[in-house]
Amino acid sequence: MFALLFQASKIQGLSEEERDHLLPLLRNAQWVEVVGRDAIYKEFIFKDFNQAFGFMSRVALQAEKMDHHPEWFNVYNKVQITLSTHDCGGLSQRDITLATFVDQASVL
Ligand SMILES: C[C@H](O)[C@H](O)[C@H]1CNC2=NC(N)=NC(=O)C2=N1
Repeated sequence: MFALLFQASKIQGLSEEERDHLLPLLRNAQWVEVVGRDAIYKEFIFKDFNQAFGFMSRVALQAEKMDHHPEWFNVYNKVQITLSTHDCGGLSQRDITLATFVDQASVL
């Protein structure tokens, strides 16, 4: 029973076909692939801390909704974000969805 529930909730990593399609789109949007790890990374620079933290607040609310959380680092106006899915040990569709949201939230 528990094994069944676990199986059902397991997140699938991206297939080769999905990667071939999605990674070029992400690169165009200035996301880079992390070396030595199946993850994507992007740095955002804002006018000041207030703008950076507003952005982080929007992302945080979305992350909670999605139950999918960024790894991030902030100093003043800079926010560095790494996305990966711990539950599958690499990139999944959730990272793509969150990356798209993050890009939109960064230009509000
Ligand atoms: C228990 C909880 O639902 C999981 O640990 C969620 C939470 N947020 C997560 N965030 C990310 N980035 N990857 C995950 O696999 C993940 N799993």
